[in-house]
Amino acid sequence: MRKDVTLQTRANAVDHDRTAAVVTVSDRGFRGEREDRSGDALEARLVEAGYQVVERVLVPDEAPAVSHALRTLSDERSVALVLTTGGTGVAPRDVTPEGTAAVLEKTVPGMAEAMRAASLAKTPHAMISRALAGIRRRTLIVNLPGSPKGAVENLEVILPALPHALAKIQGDPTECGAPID
Ligand SMILES: Nc1nc2c(c(=O)[nH]1)N[C@H]1C(S)=C(S)[C@@H](COP(=O)(O)OP(=O)(O)OC[C@H]3O[C@@H](n4cnc5c(N)ncnc54)[C@H](O)[C@@H]3O)O[C@H]1N2
Ligand SMILES: O=P(O)(O)OP(=O)(O)O
Repeated sequence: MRKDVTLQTRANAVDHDRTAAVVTVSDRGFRGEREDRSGDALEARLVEAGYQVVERVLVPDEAPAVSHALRTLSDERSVALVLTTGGTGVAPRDVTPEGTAAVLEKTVPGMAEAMRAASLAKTPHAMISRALAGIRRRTLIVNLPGSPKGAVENLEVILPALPHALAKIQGDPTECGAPID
């Protein structure tokens, strides 16, 4: 993985609706002072769930770096799902939501609300995650917390809704409420 915002393509032949990328936002990780266990855990869980992880990116806690990575993954790589991990809290350098908000065209507040609600049953610290979820072009972008455990716990909450959400974002015209014969 490159430790900058220049993205490296891992695969070209892809199933569009199931492509995913993981953006780790961490100063220590970027400086090489900590192994990216959160990115690794998210990639493993995504693969297990049937997603093709085509990009891994590591950026420092800087809003412009977060925005640049998200724009590139959406506009140039057309990745269907981008998960960020880290920098969602209230520490001075936690700016992932700001870097994300700058590139979102639509918000999907229900996803962030669902993650926080489920996480509150595990830890009161869940209420200080400022994570956002939203859409840029045909890409769903979701912020997850930084710890490996917190990141995967939050991903578990949204996994059941992802296939339908991604299909709709990609333009699936079928009616959600159509009767099944
Ligand atoms: N379902 C859960 N939700 C939340 C949890 C949780 O455990 N389960 N944790 C809550 C906490 S605590 C906070 S604070 C907020 C916001 O978290 P952040 O997004 O700001 O997380 P960071 O400060 O960036 O990281 C926290 C902590 O995690 C370790 N870390 C971070 N990045 C990595 C990495 N790439 N690899 C390994 N470990 C990493 C490190 O110890 C950091 O200090 O979220 C709540 N939600
Ligand atoms: O080095 P980071 O950015 O992962 O920060 P922290 O460990 O303080 O959350």
